[in-house]
Amino acid sequence: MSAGTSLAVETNGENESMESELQKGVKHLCERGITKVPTKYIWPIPDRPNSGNGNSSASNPNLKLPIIDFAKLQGSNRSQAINSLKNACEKFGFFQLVNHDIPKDVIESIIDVSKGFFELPFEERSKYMSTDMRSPVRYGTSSNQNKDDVFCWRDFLKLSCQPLSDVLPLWPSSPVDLRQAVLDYSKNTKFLYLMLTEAILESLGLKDITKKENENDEFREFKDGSQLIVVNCYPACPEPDLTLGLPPHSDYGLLTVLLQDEVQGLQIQYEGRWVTVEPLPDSLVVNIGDHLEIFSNGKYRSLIHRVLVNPSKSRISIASLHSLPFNSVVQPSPKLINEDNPRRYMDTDFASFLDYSSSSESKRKSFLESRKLT
Ligand SMILES: O=C(O)CCC(=O)C(=O)O
Ligand SMILES: [Fe+2]
Repeated sequence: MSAGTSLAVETNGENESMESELQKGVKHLCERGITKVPTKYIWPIPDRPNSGNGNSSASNPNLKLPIIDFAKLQGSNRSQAINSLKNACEKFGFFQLVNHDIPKDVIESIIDVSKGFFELPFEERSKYMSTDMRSPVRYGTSSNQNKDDVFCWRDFLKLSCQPLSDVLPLWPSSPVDLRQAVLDYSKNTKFLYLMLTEAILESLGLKDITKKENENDEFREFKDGSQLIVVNCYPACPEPDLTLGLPPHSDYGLLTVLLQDEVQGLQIQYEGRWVTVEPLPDSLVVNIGDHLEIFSNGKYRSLIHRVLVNPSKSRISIASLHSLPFNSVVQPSPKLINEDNPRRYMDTDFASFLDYSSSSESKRKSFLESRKLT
């Protein structure tokens, strides 16, 4: 198998260093017509998609994610639906959500503007490039292009959603309907998130904290938290067996609502095997993030997942990430701790996440693992 291109690429007759070309992202490289995966994207053999090594090897084609019917959660048989939700969160921390009620045109528009954004000339896209993790608008490539030893085969556009009046004028102005489409989609996913969070709290036996009359800080923080829309673009890859769209990770926040197009790529790690999350028409994928695993004192799982890339098809996904407010302390709910179920995680916050992400320990252990007591 071939192992990457030479160290330079032709640019208008001149040689530009490969390193600066790579910083411009995968879409740019593909537009330059590369036919091999550059060395920087080649993952060590044990981490590659079809590696036969250890626990992250064979895929399990027969396993399917649970399906949660959002309409049933709102209907007369809510308690049964809550029970299915509880099983899904305990066993997988991932489920497909059907009958979610987001209008078709809202979904179609967000997919269209996302594709449209990545079709723009690089000069236009690059106006939004930033490597500042706190910037409210961030176009970039890989996971953390300043620091990644090996790059992943994805470009992204990250749009913070609050405060809306401040951030909206900063969102890209082209394609022309991008702002409206993201606004509509973010409002719809925020509503879904709130409904799902109430249901999840109920499924944890914490219905009381969601009632208006007893509203306390615990639930207010769930409602007032941050929302980040992440548009992921995974261009078709000439050598998909050598690289990854996203390496194994868990999501940092409370809950992620993910819209994937019809191209498969997402896999979850379940009982030591990789399981593909099949794109299901008109559905959304929902997963528990690290905050919720910690809040539930480990009852609900923030599962490791990764993304594979495709030899002939480009893939788009849009993640709506919901987290506690930036300055909040994340901790197990006191109501879920007792003698039989002692506290399993230390307190944490966003600043410790950022510190951890840039530490050398983060290469050996996930952030969530680093927060576990014992
Ligand atoms: O593209 C996907 O299917 C998943 C994306 C993802 O895991 C993320 O944005 O955290
Ligand atoms: Fe993720």
